[in-house]
Amino acid sequence: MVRRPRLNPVAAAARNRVEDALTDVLLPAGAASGAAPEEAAPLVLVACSGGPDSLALAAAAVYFTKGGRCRVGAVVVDHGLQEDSAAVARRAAAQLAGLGLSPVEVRTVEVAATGMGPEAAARTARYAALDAAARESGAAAVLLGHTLDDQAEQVLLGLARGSGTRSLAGMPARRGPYRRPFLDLRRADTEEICSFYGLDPWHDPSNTDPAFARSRVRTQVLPYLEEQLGPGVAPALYRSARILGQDADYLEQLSSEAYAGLRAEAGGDILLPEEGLRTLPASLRQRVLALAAIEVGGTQPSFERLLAAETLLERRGSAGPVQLGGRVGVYRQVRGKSVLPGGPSYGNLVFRNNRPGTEPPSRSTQE
Ligand SMILES: Nc1ncnc2c1ncn2[C@@H]1O[C@H](COP(=O)(O)OP(=O)(O)OP(=O)(O)O)[C@@H](O)[C@H]1O
Repeated sequence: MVRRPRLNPVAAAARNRVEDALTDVLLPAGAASGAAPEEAAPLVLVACSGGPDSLALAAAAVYFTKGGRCRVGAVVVDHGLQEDSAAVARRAAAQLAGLGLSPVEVRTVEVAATGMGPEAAARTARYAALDAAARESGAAAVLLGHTLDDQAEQVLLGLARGSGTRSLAGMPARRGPYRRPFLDLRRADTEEICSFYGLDPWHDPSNTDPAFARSRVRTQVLPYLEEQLGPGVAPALYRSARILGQDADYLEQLSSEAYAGLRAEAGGDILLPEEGLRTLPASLRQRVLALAAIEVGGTQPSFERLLAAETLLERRGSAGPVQLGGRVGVYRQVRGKSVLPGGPSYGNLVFRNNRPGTEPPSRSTQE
């Protein structure tokens, strides 16, 4: 009797992660065998750099083409930032085709020289290419190879910037067509999976280039923390991200509901009655203020700008504007007065996009 080689336990765990991430996409085992035409199976794309994480992901995902549960293709984005990038992309594509992924496509992108820095510009160009590939192929899901170590790095970088709950929650396991099945696997696991399948991953030199903050976190900060505090630091950061992610989801849901209950529109402005705002806890109030700023066309205001906007609630007369970014200002506008002599006035916070040609709220409403 021929004994089949046993599946490496880490490779088996990787397969399980992919199956969990694709439960809504995969056809039931056996359902598609025989009669169903191959095209009926949903297409899953693996976004693959040729690095160990996404190559291991491709190896785990391709298993689910068995029995026609899905088709698995890949997109390799060539950012053209390194001299040998075209050769790296070709080599990745060849390994993916060798694993049985089909179709395998290399997309070459132009990384725009903007003020956002080379890493961020490359990321923007990469996701634009992945979005287009998913749209054009009708893919049901796009898999990304981020690991627990990537998540821990993301959380540390967020802490170093003084970020709030949403940002410290790190990368989501799922957003739109994107899924990250390996978020609870270690980078060492993906290396092991690659050697199990005989793959030869590319090691991106920019991952260890000390010019990038992320590289310094990866090569110096996290190893130092693990040496000083114990090897559980990265899993602990990943755990914090999950806890904060749940909290962020809940707070965002509550603040959307509170916002819907408070908001009114007048001539392109958004009005929020201050009595309603005052009764909200700060964490909801600041989110509600941010939602109003975004609805009139602004960007997410910083924590400091939101604190400044909240001070308008302590004022008695008309006040403002407090600038919230993206040309959006917020004013306090008096709406009415207490019948008691010397009693408080009631007001609205008015959010206005100060596009050229628009005026601040009329002075006639001021006390
Ligand atoms: N050039 C690329 N083409 C396609 N997908 C990419 C590319 N670069 C990154 N990705 C996707 O984004 C994920 C995260 O990439 P990043 O470079 O941040 O991390 P990494 O840990 O070095 O991953 P990898 O080992 O797969 O290179 C990758 O696992 C892959 O799914």
